[in-house]
Amino acid sequence: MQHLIEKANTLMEALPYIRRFSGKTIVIKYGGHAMADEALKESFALDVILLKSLGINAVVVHGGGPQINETLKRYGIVSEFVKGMRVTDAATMQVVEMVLTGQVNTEVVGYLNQHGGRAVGLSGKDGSLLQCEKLLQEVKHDDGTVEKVDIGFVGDVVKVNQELIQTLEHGKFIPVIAPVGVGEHGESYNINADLVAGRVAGALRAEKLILLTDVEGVKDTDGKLLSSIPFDDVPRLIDGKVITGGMIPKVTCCVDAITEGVKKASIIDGRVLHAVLLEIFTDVGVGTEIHR
Ligand SMILES: Nc1ncnc2c1ncn2[C@@H]1O[C@H](COP(=O)(O)OP(=O)(O)O)[C@@H](O)[C@H]1O
Ligand SMILES: CC(=O)N[C@@H](CCC(=O)OP(=O)(O)O)C(=O)O
Repeated sequence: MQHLIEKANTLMEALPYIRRFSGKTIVIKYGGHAMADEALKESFALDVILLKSLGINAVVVHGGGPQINETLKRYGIVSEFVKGMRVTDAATMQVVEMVLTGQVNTEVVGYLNQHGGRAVGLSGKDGSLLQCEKLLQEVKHDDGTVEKVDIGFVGDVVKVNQELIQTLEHGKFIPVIAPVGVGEHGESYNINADLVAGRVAGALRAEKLILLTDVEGVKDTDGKLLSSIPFDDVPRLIDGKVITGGMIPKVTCCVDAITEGVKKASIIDGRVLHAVLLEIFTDVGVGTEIHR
């Protein structure tokens, strides 16, 4: 009997969170590293379906960096990153679009639907969902000067067609978005998936933005987890090289999303089963929260 009471207590712990988030939007960025095995993919799909069943509007933005790397390697294309963004020439862009929209997106949609969800896959080109302009990556040199570097077909989102997402939400569908955008002349752009998640969350004024990654959260130089970071500390942590590489777009997009009105942004460990449920429905929370 005791274990049944404990189960009931666990459900009761979720009640205030269900009340708080029901009818609201939560944007979840599902990073390529969090798709490591079948159990993780299944647990992610079930978490999202549970949210949807509770009346929470879950919007999924997926990555696929490791999957792109694997295919580029097969084609013998070498790629490099500038502050967490892939330098994308025309040949790389073809592979990026093929892997993100043709492989990863259909796989994520497949998992969700197979487990009883009503997922719809979209790239940023569908319904002009993610309208882009070329992103020039800012690199700060040791002498303090800032250079804007051209890294090819890499986009920044200038407009999100939120009407399309809201139409799907009203139809009880789960939008699953691949981070490929469209430029003014119909050209494709590779967009960092964290950036897309932040912009989508901002446009929808989401209640929460969750980024799933392959570490416990943001760590300081001693490797200690920083469970909460005030958003105006972020530039100092980047300039001081505490936050580097792929973590830079994550914290930056959290800051941008919060500035646009998103209530809370968290970076959590996507290698943990049911990471999304633990973050949303328990008192402890996991990972790093970026806040005002
Ligand atoms: N301060 C930091 N705390 C945690 N991870 C960091 C930090 N700075 C850089 N990183 C790196 O960022 C990586 C996460 O970014 P990335 O590999 O792009 O993940 P994802 O594929 O989930 O988007 C971590 O695996 C880690 O190597
Ligand atoms: C411009 C840029 O860097 N785009 C990313 C898009 C995929 C992505 O962001 O995937 P993860 O979230 O799994 O890292 C890339 O080419 O890898």
